[in-house]
Amino acid sequence: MSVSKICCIGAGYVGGPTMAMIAHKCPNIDVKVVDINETRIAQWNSDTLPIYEPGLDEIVKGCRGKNLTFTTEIDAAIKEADMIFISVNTPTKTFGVGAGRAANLEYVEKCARRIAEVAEGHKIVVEKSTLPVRTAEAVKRILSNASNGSTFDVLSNPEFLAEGTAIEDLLDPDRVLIGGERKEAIQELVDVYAHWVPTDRILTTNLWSSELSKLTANAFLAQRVSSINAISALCEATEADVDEVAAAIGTDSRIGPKFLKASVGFGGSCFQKDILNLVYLCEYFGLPEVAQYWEQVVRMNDYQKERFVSRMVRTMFNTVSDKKIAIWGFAFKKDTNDTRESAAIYVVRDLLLEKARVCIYDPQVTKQQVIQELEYVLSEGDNGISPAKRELIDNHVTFASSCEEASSDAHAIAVLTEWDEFAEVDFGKIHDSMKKPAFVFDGRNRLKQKNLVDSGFEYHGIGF
Ligand SMILES: NC(=O)C1=CN([C@@H]2O[C@H](COP(=O)(O)OP(=O)(O)OC[C@H]3O[C@@H](n4cnc5c(N)ncnc54)[C@H](O)[C@@H]3O)[C@@H](O)[C@H]2O)C=CC1
Ligand SMILES: O=C(O)[C@H]1O[C@H](OP(=O)(O)OP(=O)(O)OC[C@H]2O[C@@H](n3ccc(=O)[nH]c3=O)[C@H](O)[C@@H]2O)[C@H](O)[C@@H](O)[C@@H]1O
Repeated sequence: MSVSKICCIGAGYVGGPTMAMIAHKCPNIDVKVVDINETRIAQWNSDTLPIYEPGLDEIVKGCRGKNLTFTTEIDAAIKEADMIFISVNTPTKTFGVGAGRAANLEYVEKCARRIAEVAEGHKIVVEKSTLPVRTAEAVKRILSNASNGSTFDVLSNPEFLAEGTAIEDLLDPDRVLIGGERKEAIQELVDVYAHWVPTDRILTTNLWSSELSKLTANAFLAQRVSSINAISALCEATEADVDEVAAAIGTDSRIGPKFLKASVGFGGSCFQKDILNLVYLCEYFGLPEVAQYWEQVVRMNDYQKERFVSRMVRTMFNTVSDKKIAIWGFAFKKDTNDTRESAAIYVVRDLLLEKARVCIYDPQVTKQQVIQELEYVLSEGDNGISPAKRELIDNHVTFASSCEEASSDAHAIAVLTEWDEFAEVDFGKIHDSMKKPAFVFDGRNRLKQKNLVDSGFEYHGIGF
């Protein structure tokens, strides 16, 4: 039997692009992406998709209405599918046992219960969400109580795409990982990917290795960023240059050149949450030394963000109060509109607490999204946001529609996302429009220091 109908529960940053790619590469498979969020489904069915991702529009618009459907009719899609992906969010728990560390598995469990309730016949259930190792055990137990006597295989197929390059990553993945128990079920999923991925890049393992490999991959990637960021602090104290150090060590083929870009700190919805989840798991399994080892990666990242703001304040004569600061970029990396856990949130928060006035420009992030992030980060638990903090958002945050507009009359520019367009502006003109001395704090080391210094700026990058 080969798969002819797929249902994916969760139309987010992973469910949307991955299912669009399967529909694009497998014209004989009917793919339905379902979600409880009506607005999100309406956006997937509109001209403006809910996610900005280079190349995504073409693929979605090419398959939509043919073999790719976005719908809120969850039960019907579960019933007719041979294979059901669970691709819902697994955020860090904010309450109860494991708060601040453990993954909140509420949404995954609800999906498993829904499948158990409405499925008929045999289904292959695929964990696409990032999950703690041994989650499949719980999923299998829930499914074993199915209302209609249905039977199930459970597979783990974690996703490794990065935002901003999702389509490239899906088209040409380093590997596809499939964990499972029954060979025939694993093969069904291998056959789907084999439509476009060379079979030697489709790895199969047991369920638990697959679940744990995803958390481990993210932990290793984040660890590289924290490692180079730790060295960036030492570079600033010693006149070494972190980009030179990264290039020098990256030529060692055992280390490799990728993921060694020092920055204001890593962001995104997953690195921090997945490492904290790993830390929680290690503690749960009685391995406190291992937990502490990984926790340090997140601590170093927090330190990097704090250090960036302290350096700004110190350099600007120990006060930024009432000074206008242009914020270039709010997304957690370029080529995405995603702001989840973006370093910019914390940098802007700390600048606001120093009473600076910030003017934000990001080519893809909406004003409403920035305000939501700031309200959340400035809130005090269940008490919400205090009048003093509300005043900071209302009176100290403005928005611009270009780098030039954000920087006009500003004391400093803080570059927080590496958008390509930031390197292409007329720095001479921008310098002329700013207060002097005009500072640039480049949290991404993407602007050319020499050009900026030639234009009259006082330039401060990361790690030199
Ligand atoms: N964002 C990324 O680049 C990557 C994320 N992941 C993992 O993939 C998973 C999904 O992440 P994102 O797509 O970013 O999340 P997301 O928050 O963008 O999307 C999740 C969607 O699931 C929906 N949902 C939640 N409960 C539901 C239910 N019971 N029934 C139907 N729909 C439901 C939500 O409404 C939401 O639209 C997470 O576990 C994440 O760790 C893995 C690789 C990359
Ligand atoms: O599980 C996930 O969600 C995904 O997490 C990351 O992807 P993503 O967070 O989208 O983007 P990355 O390119 O990994 O960047 C993460 C953060 O690290 C920062 N970073 C990255 C690389 C680097 O050298 N320096 C650096 O500061 C980026 O600016 C960004 O803020 C992983 O790269 C994906 O493989 C994984 O699937």
